[in-house]
Amino acid sequence: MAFYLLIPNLLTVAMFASLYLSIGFLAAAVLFAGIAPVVTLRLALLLIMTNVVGFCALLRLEILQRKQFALLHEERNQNRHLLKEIAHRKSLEAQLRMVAERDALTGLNSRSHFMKRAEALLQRSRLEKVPFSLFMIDVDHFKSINDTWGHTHGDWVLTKIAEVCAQSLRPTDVIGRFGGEEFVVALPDTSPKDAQTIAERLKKKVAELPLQEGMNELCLSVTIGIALANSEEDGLESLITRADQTLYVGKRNGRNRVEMSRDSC
Ligand SMILES: Nc1nc2c(ncn2[C@@H]2O[C@H](COP(=O)(O)OP(=O)(O)OP(=O)(O)O)[C@@H](O)[C@H]2O)c(=O)[nH]1
Repeated sequence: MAFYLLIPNLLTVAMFASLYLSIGFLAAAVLFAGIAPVVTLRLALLLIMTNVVGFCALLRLEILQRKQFALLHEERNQNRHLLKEIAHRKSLEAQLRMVAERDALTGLNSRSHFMKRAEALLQRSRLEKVPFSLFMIDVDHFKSINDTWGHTHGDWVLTKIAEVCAQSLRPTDVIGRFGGEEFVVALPDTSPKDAQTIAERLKKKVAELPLQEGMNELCLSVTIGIALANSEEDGLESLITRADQTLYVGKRNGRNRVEMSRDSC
């Protein structure tokens, strides 16, 4: 019986060892102790019984261990599967966020994401009582760029202008593609004078952009309308409207210009 307990994982080994010892013990008892046949029979029955009990107990233990191992194996597989599923969902979430927050062509903030970020910046500027400027930037004669060189070149121009904006503005400024060939920039902690300087620099950089082959005749330019948040009631929407109106003043005044909203001066 002790073998079944001492060698719990090797049923056949334990069984043979126990049987060998029981038979040896019985033979030794008969040969050297000269016990009576009835006692021998009783001893044999006792040994058989202990062997059967030990064998059954160990068999059951082994079956339980196998089941436990199978369950553990299944659990590990499920965990692995779950981890894969979590990683997949995370990547899907990131992709969805990317689609919702980024403009597919330029990689800038989408209009809705820009509004969210700019609103937060505007609130913060108000709390900190610092000036807040907003640019509306529109590519001049963009329709004729598309018509002359095709939409692929038009798209390329938009991408390059987005790059210029991202490179020449501060990391704290938020740039978005407002739609079509129109961009919007929120500039926290920027006075009207600084805004004018930054916009002029941006306009100049766009004009200096190296163009694709065959586009040499193109004079690429943008018109920029600037509005400054000047009162507690001035929300982001009305600020955008003012910047947009100012932009169209610039368009009427001949394009390729920076125009400052009159109530921002
Ligand atoms: N290639 C390309 N063109 C676009 C995209 N979105 C809008 N457009 C085009 O941009 C052009 C905008 O034209 P308009 O609104 O007339 O403006 P414009 O020709 O730039 O004229 P002004 O703004 O007055 O200087 C339209 O022809 C649109 O089809 C885009 O993602 N890619």
